[in-house]
Amino acid sequence: MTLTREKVLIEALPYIREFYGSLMVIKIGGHAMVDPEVMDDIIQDIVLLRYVGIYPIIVHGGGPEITAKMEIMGKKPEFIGGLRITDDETMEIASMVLVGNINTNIVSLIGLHGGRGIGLSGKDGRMIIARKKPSQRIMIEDIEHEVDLGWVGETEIINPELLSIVTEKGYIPVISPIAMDVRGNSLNINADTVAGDIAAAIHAKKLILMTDVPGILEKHDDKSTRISRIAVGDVENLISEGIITGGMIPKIRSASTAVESGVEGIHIINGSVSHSILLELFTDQGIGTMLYKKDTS
Ligand SMILES: Nc1ncnc2c1ncn2[C@@H]1O[C@H](COP(=O)(O)OP(=O)(O)O)[C@@H](O)[C@H]1O
Ligand SMILES: CC(=O)N[C@@H](CCC(=O)OP(=O)(O)O)C(=O)O
Repeated sequence: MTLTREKVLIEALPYIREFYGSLMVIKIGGHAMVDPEVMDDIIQDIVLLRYVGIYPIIVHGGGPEITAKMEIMGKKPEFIGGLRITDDETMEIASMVLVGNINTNIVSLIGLHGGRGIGLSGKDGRMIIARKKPSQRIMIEDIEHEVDLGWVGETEIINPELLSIVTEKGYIPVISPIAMDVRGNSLNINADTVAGDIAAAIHAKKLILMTDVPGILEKHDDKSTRISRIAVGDVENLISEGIITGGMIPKIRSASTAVESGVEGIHIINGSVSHSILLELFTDQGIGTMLYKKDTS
């Protein structure tokens, strides 16, 4: 059924009222960014959120773009559990692509749409203090191997002060998932992880993870198998059963962290659908996969 224009606006009103004044973390995945038209729609939606009194905070990825740059430079990208093995050179490439390129492009687009973006990485204002992620155990032909991921980080502390300062002044922060450890080493953190940790630290109202699939699918190649709701308690089973794999693993784990920390609404949605943020937030039709905590009381 197609709604008339006025009905669409009326349907949005209770949501706008509910979300007015709230913080929302929106993670834009590298796959959702590949198409410039899609990216333009996403940023337009985010600027609109700011104009209706919501405080959006963008965390961006750029996995495919880092991979492309590595390949141009003759390096072979390798991933364990969705995390990129990051040697010295890869760390430099990741910073260049994420901080130097993608971040500034997003800030420019926000400006073009009449918003005020401010580019940050986890290093700014010591926003994210990270530590090197421990080696990962993986099985190869039934033999356990320990793999050092290199300069891959995990969050130790989030200092949200800088985010409060800039959001209160009306800016839209745009965060690259690069941080440093206490010794000043740069670390590459998965962008979903950063988004989940920030959402948890600032008690965001919502965490929206935008990717290139309609949500979590039971069968990867069949869009009609979307799981619309997943309880946090079922996440590890879905991973061990091989239903959730690759880049979706850090995404769903970060979503779980956020749910456990009290973030009310966590949605994994398809960024390539035009204006998917507006559909998710302001209409009765939920899209994507929502994560929730089973009420045990
Ligand atoms: N159960 C699943 N349902 C949907 N996608 C999945 C699933 N398991 C793994 N994936 C993969 O996860 C990808 C999204 O993660 P990722 O590549 O890291 O995207 P992004 O760059 O948006 O963060 C999908 O394109 C898909 O290939
Ligand atoms: C450690 C690690 O894997 N870091 C990621 C950071 C970018 C990212 O997460 O990008 P997407 O959201 O597009 O996947 C990487 O190097 O690809």
